[in-house]
Amino acid sequence: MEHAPKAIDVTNDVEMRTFNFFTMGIDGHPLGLHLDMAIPTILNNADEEQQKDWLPKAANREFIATYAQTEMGHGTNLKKLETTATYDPKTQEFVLNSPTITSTKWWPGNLGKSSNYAVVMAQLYTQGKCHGAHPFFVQLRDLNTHKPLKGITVGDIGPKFGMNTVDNGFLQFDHVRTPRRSMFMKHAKVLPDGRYVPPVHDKLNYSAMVFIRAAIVSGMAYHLLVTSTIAVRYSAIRRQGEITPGAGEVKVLDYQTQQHRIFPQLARGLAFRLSGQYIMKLYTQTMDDIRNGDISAVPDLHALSCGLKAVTTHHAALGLEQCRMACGGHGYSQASGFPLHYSVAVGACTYEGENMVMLLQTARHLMKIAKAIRAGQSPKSNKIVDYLFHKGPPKCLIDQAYDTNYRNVLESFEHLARRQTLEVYDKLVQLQQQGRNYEQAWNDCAVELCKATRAHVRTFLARTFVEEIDKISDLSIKSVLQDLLQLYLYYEVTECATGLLEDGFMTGQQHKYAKKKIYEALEKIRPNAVSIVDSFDFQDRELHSVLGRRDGNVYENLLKWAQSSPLNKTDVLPFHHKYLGKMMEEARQRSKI
Ligand SMILES: CCCCC/C=C/C(=O)SCCNC(=O)CCNC(=O)[C@H](O)C(C)(C)COP(=O)(O)OP(=O)(O)OC[C@H]1O[C@@H](n2cnc3c(N)ncnc32)[C@H](O)[C@@H]1OP(=O)(O)O
Ligand SMILES: Cc1cc2nc3c(=O)[nH]c(=O)nc-3n(C[C@H](O)[C@H](O)[C@H](O)COP(=O)(O)OP(=O)(O)OC[C@H]3O[C@@H](n4cnc5c(N)ncnc54)[C@H](O)[C@@H]3O)c2cc1C
Repeated sequence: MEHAPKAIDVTNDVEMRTFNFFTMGIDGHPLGLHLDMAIPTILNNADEEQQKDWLPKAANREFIATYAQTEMGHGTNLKKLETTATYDPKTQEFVLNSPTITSTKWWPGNLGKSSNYAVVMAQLYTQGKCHGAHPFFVQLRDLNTHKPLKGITVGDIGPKFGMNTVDNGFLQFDHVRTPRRSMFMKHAKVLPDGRYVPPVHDKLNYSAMVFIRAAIVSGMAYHLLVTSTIAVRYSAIRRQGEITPGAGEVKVLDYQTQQHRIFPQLARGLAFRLSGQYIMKLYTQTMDDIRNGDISAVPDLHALSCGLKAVTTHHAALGLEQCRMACGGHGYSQASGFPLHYSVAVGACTYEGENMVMLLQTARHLMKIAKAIRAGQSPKSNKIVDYLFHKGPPKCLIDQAYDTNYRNVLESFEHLARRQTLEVYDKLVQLQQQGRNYEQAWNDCAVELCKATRAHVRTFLARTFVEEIDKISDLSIKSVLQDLLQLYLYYEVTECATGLLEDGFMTGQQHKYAKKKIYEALEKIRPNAVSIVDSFDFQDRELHSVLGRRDGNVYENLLKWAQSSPLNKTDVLPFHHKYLGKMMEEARQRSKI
């Protein structure tokens, strides 16, 4: 056919991702880890010669690879991974071994059944010394028979909370030999004689994790926007109760409580989307810098990606649940789509670094800044953290329109982040002065440290939202988005009100003002809500939801959906008379006696 669509270009990453997404759904598929982690690892950790060999084959799907780092006993604490890769200079091979049960690789996506290669993180031993966890590119299965190679035990870890279309797996090595050049050698190297050449930055091996943490931010935006689309559309169909007696039942979207439940999720989804774009650009820029020998942005990228990952996944999980509850009983049905979206989204609170651990990583960075501030140092022209060095207004000004672009609200978030950061830093110092060692003092401050990170991330998300909306030139679009921005900012003020009120920065009156601005924004958003979610242009096959159908024909399709349930194939279940029928029959007989 002359105008037939051209075939998918399997070497085009974006095309492949879109194709996989639409054809295989959102809960994962056999190529997920290959595309999301194995290829990024090859791109960022393989040297030129290795890339030449592996990358075209990977892009062309001549093999499927995964990222095997986590073990049964250790996921967070990478220093304690137990899998070993011991260099043997005689044969110029590494010997991979899993010395204990707890060293069994556990969780890697697509490891169980699909992958025939894996990026394996293992403790590197050479010349009798351990150099820490390093990545190796290891063949696991025969390319023809797909059987596990000698010395390799591999399988699926069983059903999970969700994402059961992904074969998360386990893996053990029994002294498996792999060539020296299967070690990723862009950064660290082992020379043929066994000498170890260290990397310029010892966390460059972790770049695939940084990539996914950055990507998760937009992923969470997607989940929130999808589920708020379902909730908004359904709430515009569902009628229940009256607001004006006798005027007929209203759409539940007209209830202020309903708007207050759903619209903030919509606003957060947009905020995450904009920050997701920012962090991805920062990631790409930093990887380019590393290629050119400049590693200076690595700590900033790490700190921001950890904090954003933790905050956005947590809020997405809470937001999805709000959307589900906002749809009442039908929200609990699989027909709503919520169980699928929820079970996929909440996995991200755990994978790529458990959220508390990620908040604490960002806090590490904040504590260094606090130390510099207390030492009287100047900021370093770093857009993300410089505000911490500056003194803002002594009192909250959110109720005073002294500036456009919400400078007064942003200053409130900045104040809280600055205060929280410096207070917890001072406590850390004080505890150490009282005799606690650093690690003990850190643990004693851990909850407050996490609060500092959240306040800092809130500031970043809000500032990015304000700046991006400001750039929009189409005034009608800008005006609608400004309503969502207003809601977002004042909702966040009320979310962190305890912190703002605690030191007397914000007054009770100003808190009331923030609430008033929220209710005002809800009212402005209500008439546009359905158009806003329609403008995202999600396809029905993405939503997986009878409630969120674009055509709004919810009730007819809910009935059809239920009728198509396997339980409804027959009017009477084939085993009815054997069990329940028999029980009732016997009971009736007994009562006759
Ligand atoms: C689409 C769905 C796909 C889902 C796929 C899921 C895949 C996975 O889940 S893969 C496995 C992911 N695993 C993790 O995320 C593990 C979490 N743990 C870690 O990342 C690290 O162990 C750590 C960050 C918690 C701590 O690292 P550690 O090596 O123990 O080092 P220190 O705490 O002593 O920190 C040393 C130093 O290094 C900095 N740093 C740590 N990570 C990075 C990094 N990725 N990039 C840059 N810098 C990093 C850390 O900040 C410290 O800096 P200083 O404060 O200057 O010492
Ligand atoms: C759906 C899914 C997919 C995954 N895919 C992959 C994959 O493809 N490849 C791969 O290698 N791994 C994968 N993982 C594993 C995942 O990366 C780890 O489970 C995750 O990093 C958390 O580590 P953990 O399981 O060791 O949790 P733990 O560290 O055991 O967490 C348990 C609790 O301890 C707390 N805790 C631990 N350390 C600290 C600390 N230092 N300070 C304060 N609190 C702490 C945590 O906050 C948490 O509350 C996946 C996991 C899931 C759920």
